[in-house]
Amino acid sequence: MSYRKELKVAELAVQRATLLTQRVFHEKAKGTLSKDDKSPVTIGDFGAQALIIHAIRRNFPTDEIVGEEEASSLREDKDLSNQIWELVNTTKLDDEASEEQLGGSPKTEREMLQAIDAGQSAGGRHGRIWALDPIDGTKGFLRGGQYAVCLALIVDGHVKVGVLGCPNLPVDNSAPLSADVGDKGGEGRGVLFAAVLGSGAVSRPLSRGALQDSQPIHMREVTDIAQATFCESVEAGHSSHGDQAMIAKKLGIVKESVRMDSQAKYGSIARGAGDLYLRLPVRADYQEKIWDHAAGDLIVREAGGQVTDVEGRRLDFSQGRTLKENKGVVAAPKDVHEQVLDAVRSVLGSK
Ligand SMILES: Nc1ncnc2c1ncn2[C@@H]1O[C@H](COP(=O)(O)O)[C@@H](O)[C@H]1OP(=O)(O)O
Ligand SMILES: [Mg+2]
Repeated sequence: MSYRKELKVAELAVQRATLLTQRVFHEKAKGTLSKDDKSPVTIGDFGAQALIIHAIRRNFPTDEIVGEEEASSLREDKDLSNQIWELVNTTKLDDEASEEQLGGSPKTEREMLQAIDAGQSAGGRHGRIWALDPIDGTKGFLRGGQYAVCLALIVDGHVKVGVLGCPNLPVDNSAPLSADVGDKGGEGRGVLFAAVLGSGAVSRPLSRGALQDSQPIHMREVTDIAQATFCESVEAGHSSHGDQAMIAKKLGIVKESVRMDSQAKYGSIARGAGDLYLRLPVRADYQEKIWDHAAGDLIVREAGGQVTDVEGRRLDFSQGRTLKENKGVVAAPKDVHEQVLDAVRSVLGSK
């Protein structure tokens, strides 16, 4: 199957939802919103989820959806719900044909709440399941850094389509790796990564809808592992910085890791801006969520990488809403993945 329609709908839906989150992000940057207020991220999260789920339901009415959010808290907070509706109702793509392809957007606040609530699938081994993280990297969003809008289609447990909207990464695939967002919303930022299983991975500017703007992306060839660049979480609670440093040392890597939030890390290594991404469990009981990895996993593999957990198992998206059969993540170019995994095993095994 080519998944052409799924890819097109996913790209446009992510593009439109990212636009909504950017509107909130810029409001926040202008200082219109209070610094400690957590509501910007809540508004962006719910709004993006509503727009994406609406598009999926219009185009693929029998598919299931695993979305991070649900609307019960919104039904109790009329004010918040109104603010989100205002945004959802006014965020459109520039060209009408694309809006039409998405099946328009929710017509009423009630329809918006219904869309938000349609992401409650339990996931699993069978059928077509979309995994959606409307704002991945909420901490990054709040600190004015990197975040991503993430959508993937999983069929019978395997990721077939993956799309990442990264509004604060440079468009240029050869730009040096940095979590810096530059002048917020300035020219040259905002990239969309996409992949279909077996068809390779691409990137294109988020601001333009045309498929002809897509460029194939590839991981960088690493001939000397000591020269590789690591990406890691900003949050030490999400991935152990201490273990990461020991693994780097074991591989002879002296360059400091670049820390950034969200699945922007998967996109960055897929286009060769960095090389390696590790997620090293901090708490033994944490189960990674499928929406935090599905799109990134496919994009990296289609760009010439391998993605496993810290024990070398492929990520298993057939286990429900979480990756309960996996621990952590090791993403690297295919040729050096085993070497990196050996270093990970040796450091984690000796603890
Ligand atoms: N203890 C944890 N270990 C790993 N990931 C976590 C942990 N707690 C939260 N997360 C998730 O990490 C993701 C962000 O990762 P990163 O650090 O790479 O930006 C978020 O989706 C967040 O989920 P949540 O949104 O439910 O808090
Ligand atoms: Mg997330």
